[in-house]
Amino acid sequence: MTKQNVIVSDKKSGLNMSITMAMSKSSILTMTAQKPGGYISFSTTELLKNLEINGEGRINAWVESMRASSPTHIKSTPSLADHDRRSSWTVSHPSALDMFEQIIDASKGKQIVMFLDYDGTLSPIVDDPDKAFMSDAMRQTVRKLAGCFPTAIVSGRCRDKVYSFVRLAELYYAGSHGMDIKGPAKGSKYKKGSRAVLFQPASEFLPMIDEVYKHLVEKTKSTPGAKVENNKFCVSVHFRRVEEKKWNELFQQVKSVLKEYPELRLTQGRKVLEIRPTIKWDKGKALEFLLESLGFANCSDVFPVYIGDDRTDEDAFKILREKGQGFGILVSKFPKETCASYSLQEPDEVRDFLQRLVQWKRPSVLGGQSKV
Ligand SMILES: O=P(O)(O)OC[C@H]1O[C@H](O[C@H]2O[C@H](CO)[C@@H](O)[C@H](O)[C@H]2O)[C@H](O)[C@@H](O)[C@@H]1O
Repeated sequence: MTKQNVIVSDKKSGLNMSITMAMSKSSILTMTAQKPGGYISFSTTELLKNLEINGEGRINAWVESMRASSPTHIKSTPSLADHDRRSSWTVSHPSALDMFEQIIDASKGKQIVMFLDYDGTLSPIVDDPDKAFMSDAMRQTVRKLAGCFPTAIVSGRCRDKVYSFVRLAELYYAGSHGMDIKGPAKGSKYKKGSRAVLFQPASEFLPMIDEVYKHLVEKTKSTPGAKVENNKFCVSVHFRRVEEKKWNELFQQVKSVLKEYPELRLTQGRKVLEIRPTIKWDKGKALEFLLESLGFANCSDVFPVYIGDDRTDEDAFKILREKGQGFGILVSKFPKETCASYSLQEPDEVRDFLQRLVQWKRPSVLGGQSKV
């Protein structure tokens, strides 16, 4: 049995949907959609009913998934089963802080390369996406980290926007879910050769994304709280501030716009619907591209560490797992199905972990000892 992210095309509505499916050799067995406590599953019959037969069901599957990822659905008093799941998850995905020594041991003799997601990893999740500021303390830590290891920010946001939050010129940035990659303006001390890195595999979609952004703004303005964000090569429709009873309406609005754009697909993040080109490019591909740009293609002496909190980060975790190189760290307070090896609960813990890496590499930088 394997888990696969697949794009399901719904001919009736013209929508392309990205769904995680558990597959046997011959057939699709279950479809899963993420929720804070893990994944909700749909059987094959339900899946087909939802996707091909019942128009109402198709929408319900999406809205159900939107609902399941809502913190209002987190139980205030966890059951014994929740507790057991949490314990077994922490065994399979231990804290990267607790496992620090083992992690460092595994990296011995290899070049560590750091990949950091932004929202929910370097900055806490907040209601207003324009106010997702990173703390000065986190900025300082990331600056020191970049002095020790090649470091890249990999975000769903537009590259300029994420740069305006991070404001560190020495980093690599991969915006728009990896579809807009740029190296440090002054070149990098880690990179062999002096050619600047700039890669935009979805540039032909720019006019279409602009157009769909305008349509979405117009279409969703009747839904209070909805916010459409232009991320250059992709668009986000936020529903964090939309009343739950309006989610169905919002989804219908988005769907009605997207049916005119079969070249775009719809995925879901943390209280956000994401619209992006159907090209085979994601954060995992961006990670591979960056490793290659840094001169680490097909190298066994590189140790990539990717830290992220979102479903879109799974593409990068999966690449690392498949390559058997480095590892992924999922930032989450709740058990989730993930290809990451370790976990951290929140951005504060991410900072602690990054600080420990700096301290290990350059004991003098943080005034500590070189002990692991
Ligand atoms: O890849 P990331 O850097 O994690 O970006 C993913 C999306 O992050 C932002 O939205 C999320 O954070 C917001 C601020 O905390 C929050 O309000 C929203 O509910 C989250 O989904 C960003 O605004 C999106 O454009 C990114 O795609």
